[in-house]
Amino acid sequence: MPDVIKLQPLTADAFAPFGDVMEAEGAPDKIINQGFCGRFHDRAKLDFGPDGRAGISIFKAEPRSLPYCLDLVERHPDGSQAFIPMSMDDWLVIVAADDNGTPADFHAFLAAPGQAINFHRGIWHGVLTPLHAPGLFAVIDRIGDTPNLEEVRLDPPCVVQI
Ligand SMILES: NC(=O)N[C@@H](O)C(=O)O
Ligand code: NI
Repeated sequence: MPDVIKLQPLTADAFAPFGDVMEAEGAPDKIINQGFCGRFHDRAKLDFGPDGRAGISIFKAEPRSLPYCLDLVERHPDGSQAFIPMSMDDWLVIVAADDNGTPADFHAFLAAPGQAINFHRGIWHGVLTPLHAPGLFAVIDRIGDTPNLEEVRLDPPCVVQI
């Protein structure tokens, strides 16, 4: 019987052990552009290591559906990775703690429209998982000479559901 991971709402507090949640909620940190813009300033801990550099990529990912079969998790040992949706749709964020190099204690979050995340370095996570087309995201992560990718296949897979 596969393990079931129950979806929970994405909040900064719940996600704090794994990374940052970025969203335009509450009062902005700064009002700029002659008062026409609120700046929610410096909301993520970016980390590209001593030998890497920041890169911005655009991901166009196939939408998935619930219940979601999670059969692969990965992590980036050399840097952080931010997912910033380019559409106002909800989407899935899946993370796990590390137990001596093995992902354990999975958490699945339903990101609300407008919520973005930044995985901290080395955090086990599911790959980018939109729930609606077109699945367009800006991704800010480390560009460097190392593979910066560890993958683990889950056998049996887990099931993410409401
Ligand atoms: N591999 C890649 O560029 N993307 C993954 O890291 C991911 O988390 O989706
Ligand atoms: Ni990743």
